[in-house]
Amino acid sequence: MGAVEHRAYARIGLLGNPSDGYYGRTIALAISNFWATVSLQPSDLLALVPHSHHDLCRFSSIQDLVGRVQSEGYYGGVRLLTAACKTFHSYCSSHGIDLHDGNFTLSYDTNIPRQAGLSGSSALVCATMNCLMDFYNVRDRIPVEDRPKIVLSAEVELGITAGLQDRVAQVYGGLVYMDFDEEHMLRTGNGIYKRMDPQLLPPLYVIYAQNPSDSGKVHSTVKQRWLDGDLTVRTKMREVAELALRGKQALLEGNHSLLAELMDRNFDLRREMFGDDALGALNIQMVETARSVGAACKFTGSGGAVVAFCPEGSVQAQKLQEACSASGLSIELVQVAAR
Ligand SMILES: Nc1ncnc2c1ncn2[C@@H]1O[C@H](COP(=O)(O)OP(=O)(O)O)[C@@H](O)[C@H]1O
Ligand SMILES: O=C(O)[C@H]1O[C@H](OP(=O)(O)O)[C@H](O)[C@@H](O)[C@@H]1O
Ligand SMILES: [Mg+2]
Repeated sequence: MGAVEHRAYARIGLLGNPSDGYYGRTIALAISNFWATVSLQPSDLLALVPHSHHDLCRFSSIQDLVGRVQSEGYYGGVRLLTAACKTFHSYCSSHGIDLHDGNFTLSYDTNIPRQAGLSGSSALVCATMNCLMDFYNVRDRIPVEDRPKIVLSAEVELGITAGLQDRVAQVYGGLVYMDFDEEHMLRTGNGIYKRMDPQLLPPLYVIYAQNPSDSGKVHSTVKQRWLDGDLTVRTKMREVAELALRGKQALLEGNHSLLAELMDRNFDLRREMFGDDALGALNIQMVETARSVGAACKFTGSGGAVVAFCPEGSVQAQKLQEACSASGLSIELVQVAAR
């Protein structure tokens, strides 16, 4: 096997997130607006190459170092590549899949806005897993439905709070409906994944801030409250999951006004559960900017980017673009990544 390269795309949680982490349901899509690339080259030793920018190893000055750590934190992508190798190896060991003795060098690049709720982290793991499946020639021994679980376990290994929906969208591509039914999850470790026709989607916009600096999600206690059986969180999270089920029907029927209503409800429920402090002022401002022109809007992931839909069409979309540029927010028309 020679050199290989794989790309994994950013994903948007369209409806139902974050209930994927709570035996819920979601609809998510992979988008070709942003992607991560991992390259594998056979080599004598096994090496993981730090990225010259993303791995925070080289700086123009001490001030530069401090500024970068303050805005991006201490970690880059190498730890994700390392964890991806480890969890890939452990999946293969526990499934009797032999790996040959060859070594390789992995390097990566990404243009997915960092820690923006667009699944930049799992894109790196997903692309690494694809390289490893080819290098070891074991793709046909790892069922597609198991792959998101391997990607997730790499992040769990690192203590990154994450659910399955990102990895499912990235492994399957396109638009996917996911049911994380508790009984099925406990039995198989997987959800039930159904591809949907991306043509069912109306034009969507992704809006993000260039320098998100909220650490809100770190302080959220929603998971613990849910585990403790807190009635409010349990009831609201169940409703979030229902939104995906209703949204699937709305998409199949072309009922876009209902889609808009469900997206808005999704954000409102997140806000009620997490509270404004945990969501962060900038994230709330992004949603409010979109809503100021009547667009429906919600988080793509846990914060940093939002997805907006203009039910009234192109004039409203134009107003949305203007409102975003007035607020210094970046906006792009969503392009669905083919599977
Ligand atoms: N663009 C990136 N470049 C390098 N590493 C990244 C990038 N985005 C995320 N990471 C790594 O993934 C970790 C978790 O990121 P996360 O908050 O899940 O972001 P996202 O919402 O993009 O998935 C980060 O601490 C960092 O180690
Ligand atoms: O909170 C969410 O909606 C999502 O948060 C994580 O995604 P991220 O892109 O890292 O913000 C998590 O991995 C997803 O499973 C959640 O749905
Ligand atoms: Mg992530």
